[in-house]
Amino acid sequence: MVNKVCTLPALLQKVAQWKADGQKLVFTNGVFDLIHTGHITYLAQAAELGDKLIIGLNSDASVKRLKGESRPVNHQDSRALLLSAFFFIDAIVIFGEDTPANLINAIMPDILVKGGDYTIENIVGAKEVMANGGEVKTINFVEGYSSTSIINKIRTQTS
Ligand SMILES: Nc1ncnc2c1ncn2[C@@H]1O[C@H](COP(=O)(O)OP(=O)(O)OP(=O)(O)O)[C@@H](O)[C@H]1O
Ligand SMILES: O=P(O)(O)O[C@@H]1O[C@H]([C@H](O)CO)[C@@H](O)[C@H](O)[C@@H]1O
Repeated sequence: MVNKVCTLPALLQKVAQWKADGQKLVFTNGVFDLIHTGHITYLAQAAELGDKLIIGLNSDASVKRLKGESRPVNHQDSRALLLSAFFFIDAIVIFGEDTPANLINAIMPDILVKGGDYTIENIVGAKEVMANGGEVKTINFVEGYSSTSIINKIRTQTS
């Protein structure tokens, strides 16, 4: 299987080549702890918006700061491997900050995407991408699906 999980320098080399080839780059980011229907539905739609789909994946340390010490359930390498198995994802890069602001500025995608649980106003990097002539989109939220709800359902059913 092609190794889609890149260091930032390696990803930026791919990005430069893709841009030189006129490819439309779509970027999204997240924790993707327990992959579910909502993730796949939105990621597949995000991929349709351009030629290459790049995922910024929160490191384990970043997730712990964002979602608490008990998270993530799946460590970063496992989360990255699962995402790389989807044909419509072209590259994954792990970032350790609280937000992907620096990553987005380095990649500067044509399209920045998040799920419908976000509004354009609260998407990190939206202003910068739009100032660069890019687009920012949200994709319909699939109700009833979240990693947290899966964890809670397991806890309830096994307690
Ligand atoms: N049900 C859903 N439908 C569409 N997009 C979703 C859904 N759940 C999450 N997303 C999107 O997936 C990306 C990753 O989100 P995240 O990993 O936080 O998912 P989550 O299920 O909400 O996790 P958690 O419950 O741990 O917060 C984000 O861009 C988010 O907008
Ligand atoms: O999986 P999540 O919680 O949707 O991902 C977070 O998204 C934040 C978002 O980009 C804010 O607009 C980001 O700041 C955070 O680091 C997580 O990736």
